[in-house]
Amino acid sequence: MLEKRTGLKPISEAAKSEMQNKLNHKCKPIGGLGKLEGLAVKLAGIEGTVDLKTQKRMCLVFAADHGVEREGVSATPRNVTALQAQNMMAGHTTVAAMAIANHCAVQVVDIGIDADLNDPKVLDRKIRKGTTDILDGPAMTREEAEESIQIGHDVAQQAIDDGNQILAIGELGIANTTISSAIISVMLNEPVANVVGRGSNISDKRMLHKIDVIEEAISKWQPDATDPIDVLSKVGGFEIGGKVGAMICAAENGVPIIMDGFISEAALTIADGLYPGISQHIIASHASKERGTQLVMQRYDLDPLLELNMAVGEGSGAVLVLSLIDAMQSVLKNMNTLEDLDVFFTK
Ligand SMILES: O=C(O)c1ccc[n+]([C@@H]2O[C@H](COP(=O)([O-])O)[C@@H](O)[C@H]2O)c1
Ligand SMILES: Cc1cc2nc[nH]c2cc1C
Repeated sequence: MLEKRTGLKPISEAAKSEMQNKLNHKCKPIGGLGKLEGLAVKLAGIEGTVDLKTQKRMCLVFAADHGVEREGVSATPRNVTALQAQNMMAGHTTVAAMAIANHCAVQVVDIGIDADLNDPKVLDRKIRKGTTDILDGPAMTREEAEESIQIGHDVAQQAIDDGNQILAIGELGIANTTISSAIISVMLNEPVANVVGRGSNISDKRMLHKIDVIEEAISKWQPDATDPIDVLSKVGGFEIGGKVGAMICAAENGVPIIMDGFISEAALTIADGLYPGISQHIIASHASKERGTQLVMQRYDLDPLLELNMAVGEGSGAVLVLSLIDAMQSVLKNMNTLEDLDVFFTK
């Protein structure tokens, strides 16, 4: 299915320079809005216009469980994935609350939760009830890995067809920082200990165990970093495949997609393996507290907008960036130009 894709929409260098030029003429010091200028320029390049379309937005939250949770790698019980999926659609989780503040719709996609939710608000695209424990076998089959990407692609395409102009991606999945660390370690060829963090707040002892579990799984299944689907299937998760598909779909459509924390970083390594350069189409929202974040950002030349020491996931960091985008839309619409006020610089 991946071979049939048409390719990513090219980034418009003309729209990027036009946006930078527009910002340079606003009545403020040149470059005075710092990274916010880079944000507006990037959005223009992705959308191919300086008339940014950002009003209708949706956060897609891919939710799934992980067999490796049974190895005691998380501080949190497995049932929190299902619990929070429903709680989220009722409007009460971190991302749900922050999305309200940022005028953003939220859609939870059950791509592999280990429960029968029967909740009409949760989109049911379940592949199966959680992946295989990576100490017992590969997390999923190659076909399931491809299916997870296809589901993410389909859901994002539907959101775009429904008129959403900007997407944010989040996730729910107890133990998915273990899985994300495994993917990042393999894709970046970094020692496991350099990327593993405390996830949902584990002790030193559990963190050492988490590293051992990941190292054992990698040594057992030998995921091939030159074949991203192989890595996703052997040490991945359904929600990570969903994020990969959503990233690819957004980039094909010229729709900006805002990534969230560590789990999005793992998805990015897979998406970039499939489509080198895809990070140019993706907005990095915040620097997750997880250890490997800096390594991923450096590798893909990304500079997260926010540094808030957050470790919630769900898309919470991604939706916060919408407020920065709204601020830049207001700058573009309401600010005077230097010419309006006859201000001329002499450097
Ligand atoms: O997004 C992040 O950077 C992030 C960092 C730590 C934890 N999380 C969230 O917490 C859960 C995973 O933590 P853990 O310890 O169970 O691997 C999962 O539901 C994530 O959404 C998310
Ligand atoms: C309570 C809780 C909420 C979450 N949301 C996403 N991951 C989570 C992990 C925990 C522990």
